[in-house]
Amino acid sequence: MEVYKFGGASVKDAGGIRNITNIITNCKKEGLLIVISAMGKITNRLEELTTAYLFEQDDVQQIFEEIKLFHFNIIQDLFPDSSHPIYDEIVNSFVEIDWLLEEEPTDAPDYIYDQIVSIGEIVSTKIIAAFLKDSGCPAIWLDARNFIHTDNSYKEGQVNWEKTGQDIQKNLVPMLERNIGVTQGFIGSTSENFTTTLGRDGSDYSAAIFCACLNASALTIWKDVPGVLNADPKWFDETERIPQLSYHDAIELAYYGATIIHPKTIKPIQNKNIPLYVRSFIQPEAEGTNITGLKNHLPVPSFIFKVNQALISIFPKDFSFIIEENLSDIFNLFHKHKVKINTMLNSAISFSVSFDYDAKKLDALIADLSQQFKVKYNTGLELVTIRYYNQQTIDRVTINKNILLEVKSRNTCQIVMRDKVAIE
Ligand SMILES: Nc1ncnc2c1ncn2[C@@H]1O[C@H](COP(=O)(O)OP(=O)(O)O)[C@@H](O)[C@H]1O
Ligand SMILES: N[C@@H](CC(=O)OP(=O)(O)O)C(=O)O
Repeated sequence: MEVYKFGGASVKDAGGIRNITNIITNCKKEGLLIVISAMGKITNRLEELTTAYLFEQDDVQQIFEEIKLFHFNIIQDLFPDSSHPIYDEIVNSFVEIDWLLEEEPTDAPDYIYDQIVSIGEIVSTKIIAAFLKDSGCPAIWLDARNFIHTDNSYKEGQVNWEKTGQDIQKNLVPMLERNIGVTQGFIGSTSENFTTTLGRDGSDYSAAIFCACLNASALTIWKDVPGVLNADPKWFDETERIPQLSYHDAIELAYYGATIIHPKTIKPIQNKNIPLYVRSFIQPEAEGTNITGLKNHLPVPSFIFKVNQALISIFPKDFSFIIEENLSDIFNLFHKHKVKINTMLNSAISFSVSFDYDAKKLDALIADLSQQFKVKYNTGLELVTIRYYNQQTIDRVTINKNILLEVKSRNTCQIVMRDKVAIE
């Protein structure tokens, strides 16, 4: 049993779907489960639609029509016969959104979000399963919500591993014996059968859940890059592919923000010692990266950039020390406002934290912190994390930058900085 995961970038248009069909039909494995995300950037568009509906904006129908048109253009390209049953199937999937939009937005926003946004994965998998079948592949469409069970935390469903494992073993394993299963990433369902999502970019995590519960022999994540590189090629000109990576380094890179793999992906597969292969859907025959229980550490320094960072520094109002009690109050407020800390550093009378900038969260957090502490903040910053750093690598990334915060552990260095010109 093996699991493949294809993300939005691999199925952004009809050409992409033809390409992944070639990859799948060339491997022709029975006992293969394929986990697929929404096409291209459709999740972002469905988020826009949700916001427009919740705030009763005028452009609700226009956004919805554009989303439908995007999918129907792809269907027309893949299935020239307009009487193909896929046309009705997709119309029916979108009707679920139609019904919702007809009502006043009185339900909880996170619940509404999940019911709308999940349709991206439903339609992409229906289209791809139908195309695979027409291409002679023994594909069956499977509803991930019958297997991935979560609690009621909409937008951030927490997996019920016991129930998920039981259903996958009992119901999914037999289905994969003679078929190639096509299912959705990113979505699950509550015990009352309402759809949940697992958090943005959560399809890699879905693939890892399926893999662990199937006791699969491998997970392959197909990307638009040749494998895991030592930096995101969008930010760095010279990158190197890392042929072998340990679970430990992979989870550290993902945790610090390397968007190539969702951070929650590694634990389930590491726990079952399942290898994770990251390969290119553009050059499917190329080697990629193998992530395993290897003991060696990364052969080259790796860089992770995050832009749009906020940095806040928190001081007790009476010049007293930052002690455990203050820290616990501070952490509780970060937790309350759902602000995820990227870096932190404390001194005798200050505690500094960087995190992804979100205007609303920042204002609310500062308002709460200011009741007990003096707070200073900066926005528009960059955070670079270097795993296996040395002075040369630090110098390389800090040219023409002002450093606001630098935190070093034995293997990892994090620097919060901004362009020198920005303050002159
Ligand atoms: N260390 C890294 N190695 C390779 N790619 C990286 C790395 N860090 C970030 N990326 C980015 O991850 C992208 C692939 O992830 P993403 O677009 O989320 O794929 P998907 O559509 O499959 O979810 C690449 O295009 C690349 O810009
Ligand atoms: N479609 C979801 C889930 C996901 O993981 O997508 P992708 O594999 O394209 O990153 C999202 O964009 O958040």
